Amino acid sequence: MSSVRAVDVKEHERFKGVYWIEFEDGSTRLATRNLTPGKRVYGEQLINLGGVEYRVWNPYRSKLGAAIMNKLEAMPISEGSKVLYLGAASGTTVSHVSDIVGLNGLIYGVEFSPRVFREFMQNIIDQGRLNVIPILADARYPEQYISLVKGVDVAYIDVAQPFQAKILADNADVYLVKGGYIILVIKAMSIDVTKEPSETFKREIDTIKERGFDIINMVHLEPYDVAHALVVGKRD
Ligand SMILES: C[S@@+](CC[C@H](N)C(=O)[O-])C[C@H]1O[C@@H](n2cnc3c(N)ncnc32)[C@H](O)[C@@H]1O
Repeated sequence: MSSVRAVDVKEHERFKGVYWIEFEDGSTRLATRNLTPGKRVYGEQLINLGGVEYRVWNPYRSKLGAAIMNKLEAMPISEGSKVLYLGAASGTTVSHVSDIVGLNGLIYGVEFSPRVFREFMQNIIDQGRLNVIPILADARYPEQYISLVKGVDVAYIDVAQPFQAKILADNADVYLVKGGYIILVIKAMSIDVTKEPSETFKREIDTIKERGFDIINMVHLEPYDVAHALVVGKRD
């Protein structure tokens, strides 16, 4: 944890609800405004400036954070967004998305490992994050949560499994509103260790295009995550 004093905060040039904290040594860090002041999620630094508490967003722990650090141009999650998040794990990235969408937004966080889900659920309860609905289910079978999830503006996937693009498109077919966005995290090594990352990225992107999405933006996540990319798509 840094002992250098935070001196200023500025909203991100493109993304509402995402901030740059400036420190007295001239360094800057990404952050979101803490929806549940006083509560940490993954040991991140809490910063108070002007009577507001921010949580530093660690790009080594969150691929969406890494993508923003790597100059992502389009980030369709903002205040009030409804998000279907597949592969919630214990809720690290979900917590920053929860800060961004605020209490007018909602996140359906799907996780299929019962052990990890328990941790996710406990974190959400301990922090009192009222805009997150944890769902224990397998994202490969979107109909498993049809009674819980309503139309969403953004479908996000980070399950680090083969056929992620297909799983995401299958969920989008059921839950994404017309004109909605997808965010696909591609972990090349998890999908096929025998192929070069670029080949895997191309295959996953081709799947997304075949399913009717336009690619809006793609960024690689080095140095925060090796052989990872994050893709934003849209379907009208
Ligand atoms: C790389 S981690 C996600 C990290 C998380 N997105 C973050 O940034 O905080 C992948 C997670 O997806 C979960 N997962 C894998 N396959 C899944 C599936 N078919 N349905 C739901 N969750 C799945 C794993 O149990 C694991 O917790």
